[in-house]
Amino acid sequence: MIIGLTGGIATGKSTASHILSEQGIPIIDADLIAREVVMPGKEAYQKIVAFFGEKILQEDNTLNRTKLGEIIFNNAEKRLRLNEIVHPAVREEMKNQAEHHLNTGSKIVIMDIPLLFESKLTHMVEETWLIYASPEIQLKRLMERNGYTEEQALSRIHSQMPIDDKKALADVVISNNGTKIELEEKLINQIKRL
Ligand SMILES: CC(C)(COP(=O)(O)OP(=O)(O)OC[C@H]1O[C@@H](n2cnc3c(N)ncnc32)[C@H](O)[C@@H]1O)[C@@H](O)C(=O)NCCC(=O)NCCS
Ligand SMILES: Nc1ncnc2c1ncn2[C@@H]1O[C@H](COP(=O)(O)OP(=O)(O)OP(=O)(O)O)[C@@H](O)[C@H]1O
Repeated sequence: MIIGLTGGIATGKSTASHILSEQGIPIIDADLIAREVVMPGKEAYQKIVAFFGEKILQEDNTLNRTKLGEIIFNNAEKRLRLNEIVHPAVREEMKNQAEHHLNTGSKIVIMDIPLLFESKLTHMVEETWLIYASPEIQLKRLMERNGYTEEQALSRIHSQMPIDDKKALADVVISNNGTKIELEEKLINQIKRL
């Protein structure tokens, strides 16, 4: 069974994935794969440099993620272009990893996909879980975790489907407005249900 774990930026997907991983469940992390497929030498890397220019590179030729983020979280057209470059490679690697886990005895696999609904990837999973935090808590956690100003945080939040809209699309809504312990209890209950 493949579960699609999603949420909004900073609502707690990684925290939830970490808890589930401690329960022995394999996690396939789209953010992590999205970092790997843009390493120098990869096809997506070449396409990004060709489109955005060398100004988005650091001295060691790896991507300057802060710079690229400032561009794409403030420009929907450029964000779509980056998504078109990066997402196909991410999807392929996610599928490969899921196949590997299911072929080697795992009964449940979690795919942590921030843009599960935006990118219409629900066909890749059998059930969708939304890690939900209220817009106020989401903004506060994002500003604290990344040291962003309110403006920087909101530009990222507004690059995604509003978290309250995702609620209507998810099979299971797991509220993460409380403590991490409470989140852990809810996740363990979901695992027991399966
Ligand atoms: C723009 C980039 C370089 C900024 O890197 P940075 O290290 O600052 O952020 P990181 O990758 O850790 O992402 C943090 C969060 O931002 C959100 N986010 C990332 N990319 C996008 C996007 N294209 N649209 C909306 N939200 C996004 C997600 O919630 C993600 O969890 C990077 O996010 C990126 O390459 N994005 C495009 C690939 C992508 O869509 N990744 C997300 C899932 S595959
Ligand atoms: N229940 C909680 N109580 C307090 N802080 C929390 C809770 N859950 C998560 N956090 C904190 O909120 C921040 C965002 O959580 P996390 O990194 O798990 O979000 P995410 O959804 O994976 O974000 P991204 O979309 O950027 O990958 C982190 O600093 C995390 O420690």
